[in-house]
Amino acid sequence: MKKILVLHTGGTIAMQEDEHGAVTPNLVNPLYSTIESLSSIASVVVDDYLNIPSPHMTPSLMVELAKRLKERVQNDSLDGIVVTHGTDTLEETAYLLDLVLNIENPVVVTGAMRSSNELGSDGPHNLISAVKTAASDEAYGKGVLVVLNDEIHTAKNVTKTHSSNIATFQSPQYGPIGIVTKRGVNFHHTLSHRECHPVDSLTKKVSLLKTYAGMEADIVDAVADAGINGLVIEAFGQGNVPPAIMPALDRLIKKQIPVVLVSRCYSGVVQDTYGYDGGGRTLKDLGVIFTNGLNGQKARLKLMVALELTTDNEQLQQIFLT
Ligand SMILES: NC(=O)C[C@H](N)C(=O)O
Repeated sequence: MKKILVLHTGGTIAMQEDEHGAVTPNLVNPLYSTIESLSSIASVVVDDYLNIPSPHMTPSLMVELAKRLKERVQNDSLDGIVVTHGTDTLEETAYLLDLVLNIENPVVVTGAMRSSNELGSDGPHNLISAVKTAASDEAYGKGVLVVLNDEIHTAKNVTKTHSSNIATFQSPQYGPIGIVTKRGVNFHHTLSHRECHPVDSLTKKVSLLKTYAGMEADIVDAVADAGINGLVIEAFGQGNVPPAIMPALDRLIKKQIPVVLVSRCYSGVVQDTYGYDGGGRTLKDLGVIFTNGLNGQKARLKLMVALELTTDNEQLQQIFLT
């Protein structure tokens, strides 16, 4: 039987609703009864590591979590890991773990949209599905996976798409790479490329700004004055920005502060298609770094990781090609 670590970090999956309808953290993790029912699937060990709402999660905590998981895999001869997490920043933690953890064992992140005592609570079912996935041979070497609502997604492509629906986690453009059924786990896709940068701290400050019609330069200047080491811009469409912010972006790049471009669209990649002022081609000419389908919050984490390795714009561009 496989040995699986279930490590809790908090989130709605560990919360309950009070008599006034407020959902708050519990002192005792409500998943304990579910853990007992897992004995037919795996030999489960539990680590009550954190109990925080996921809006309280930070990149530093994510890196510490990665270290903890690595230690536990090395010392406890684990076959796989399940991390329970709040859904608001789940995709960020899953992606950061995917970027920095150089282990082949399955790591599966799960959570819930309804707290433990709400009707139709999805936490126990998601936990069972996550443990089934972490205990499956096929999950080896697939990087960090996100399992909720009977679907298996890659950390790289998954995103939270609905504020309350239990089918919130989707991989726009790509879909899930597998499903969890009553009988087991079926994978139907694999990622064509996995990348790993095993940094053990994140020391750089990277901000994320979303473009909007009529955006002015002062917001970019204000962020630049806040002592950032890098900036991610969520651009329009294929990667275009309002012309008013071009001089501000140029100033950042001239100061060796990298600017990374993602699209504010739900699907698709950014490209140097448009040659008008603020268009992708003019951004490329400035030295802006283009991404390949990452969303803003993940590109920000990737830039934080990449800046631990290099500040050279060409090398950063290479890192963002994948
Ligand atoms: N469904 C959830 O887990 C949302 C919650 N606010 C959290 O991320 O901690």
